[in-house]
Amino acid sequence: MPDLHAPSDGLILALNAGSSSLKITLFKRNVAGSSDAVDRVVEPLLFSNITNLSSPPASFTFKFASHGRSLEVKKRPADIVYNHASAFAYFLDYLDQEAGIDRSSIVHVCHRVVHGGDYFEPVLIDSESYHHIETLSDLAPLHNGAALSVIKKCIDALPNASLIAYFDTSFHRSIPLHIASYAINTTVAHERGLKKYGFHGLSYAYILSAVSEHLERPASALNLIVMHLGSGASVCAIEHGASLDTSMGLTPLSGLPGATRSGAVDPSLIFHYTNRAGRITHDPRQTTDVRVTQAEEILNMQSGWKALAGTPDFGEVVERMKRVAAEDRVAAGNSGSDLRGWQGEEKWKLAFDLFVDRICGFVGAYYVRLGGKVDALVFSGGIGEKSAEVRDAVVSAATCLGFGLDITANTGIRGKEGVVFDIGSNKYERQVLVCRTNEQLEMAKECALADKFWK
Ligand SMILES: Nc1ncnc2c1ncn2[C@@H]1O[C@H](COP(=O)(O)OP(=O)(O)O)[C@@H](O)[C@H]1O
Ligand SMILES: CC(=O)OP(=O)(O)O
Ligand SMILES: [Mg+2]
Repeated sequence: MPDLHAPSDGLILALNAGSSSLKITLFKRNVAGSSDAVDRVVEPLLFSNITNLSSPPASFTFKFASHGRSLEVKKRPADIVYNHASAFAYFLDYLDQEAGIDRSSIVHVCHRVVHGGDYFEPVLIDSESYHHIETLSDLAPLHNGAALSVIKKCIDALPNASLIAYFDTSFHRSIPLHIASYAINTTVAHERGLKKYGFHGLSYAYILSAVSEHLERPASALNLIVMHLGSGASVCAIEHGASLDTSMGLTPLSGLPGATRSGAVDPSLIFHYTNRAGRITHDPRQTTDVRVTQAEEILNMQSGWKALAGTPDFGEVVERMKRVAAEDRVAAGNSGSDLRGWQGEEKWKLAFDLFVDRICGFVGAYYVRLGGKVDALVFSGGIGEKSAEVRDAVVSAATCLGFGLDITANTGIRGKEGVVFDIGSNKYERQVLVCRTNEQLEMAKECALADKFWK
């Protein structure tokens, strides 16, 4: 059991309800003044990840952070974990029964809430803010309802803790009006809040500070193109340390495709796809009432890799594509191991090439947006952090912009400890980095530093 008796103001539980996962970290807040480094204001005690929520059976992992503790549990709780609420209930049971941790020592619970609308600051969850998040659920059908279902469980299971919502949208409040606006009737747009909000903001905030520390330059001096490539994927142009543009929009559907999301399509496509586009349906995975149209369900839940390749798991897309390529090479009498010569027009390759194409479109556009002044191209998110193949393909396409890979560094980061890694070739002028993002840590740091939550 971790040292819960070390000097601390209390424990912070950070919960990240992503579209395919629930990521959980329990932190200890170090006593004020015990350290002047912002990074040490909190210290992780344990991690738990429940993944594959969009493609059951789910996987559960649990491990203590301390090096002295070797406990790492992996399970496939097939029947009892099928959405975010049941995933959280499973975690709590595990915490009580197997890990022997007293839940009453948790004083704050930080919830990642993807859509915050016009809420930019973290808020304590009360009936007003709960209702605000609920009204935005239709604009983030894979996320807000899932976060609310976890919040509901917390209200019952951790009655003495205060619950705080942290919004993905906050980071993007700096996007200028002409970039955030759609070319539609401005009165309707204003009345209904129809504009680009942008998402993955907690991740971008974390990456910005991690890269700033790595490059030893203030965040406000940095221009970056950051790719958060996970079950949901987006790109962000950061200018002087602030979001200038991002690929997601009013909802997390726009921009890049994802595990079950189409990404940007011609808006008229949906009326040619189905003549029931406007009919209301319900998101079957939610325990709260999220109302979406059939069009939204098709584009959010039945598209992306799942539609193109039959699996929402991009790791499987890459593996299957490489296997087909290897078989093709053998058939052609070529046993070379150069992965750049992929053959075979299989569905895996289509999904991979399509993703790389869309990413490159944003990299090119944001390079121009930033006037060519780009300090680094940064990969993150489950795919960005783990797929050397995606990084290789994107950076190869961006050679004309002055980016190049160190092939050994690109494949060598797997299993290495650390947060930010240089994978760029020194033959090219610009930096290419991988950053292991950490939305839970971003929330916990913010929480620990906000005096108003500790009075
Ligand atoms: N080695 C890998 N190569 C490519 N993709 C991977 C690899 N490992 C995991 N992934 C993908 O990462 C995605 C999950 O990313 P993550 O950012 O953790 O998701 P979430 O959006 O739920 O937070 C999944 O689609 C998974 O398939
Ligand atoms: C906003 C979003 O798509 O988040 P995630 O990638 O965690 O699903
Ligand atoms: Mg995520």
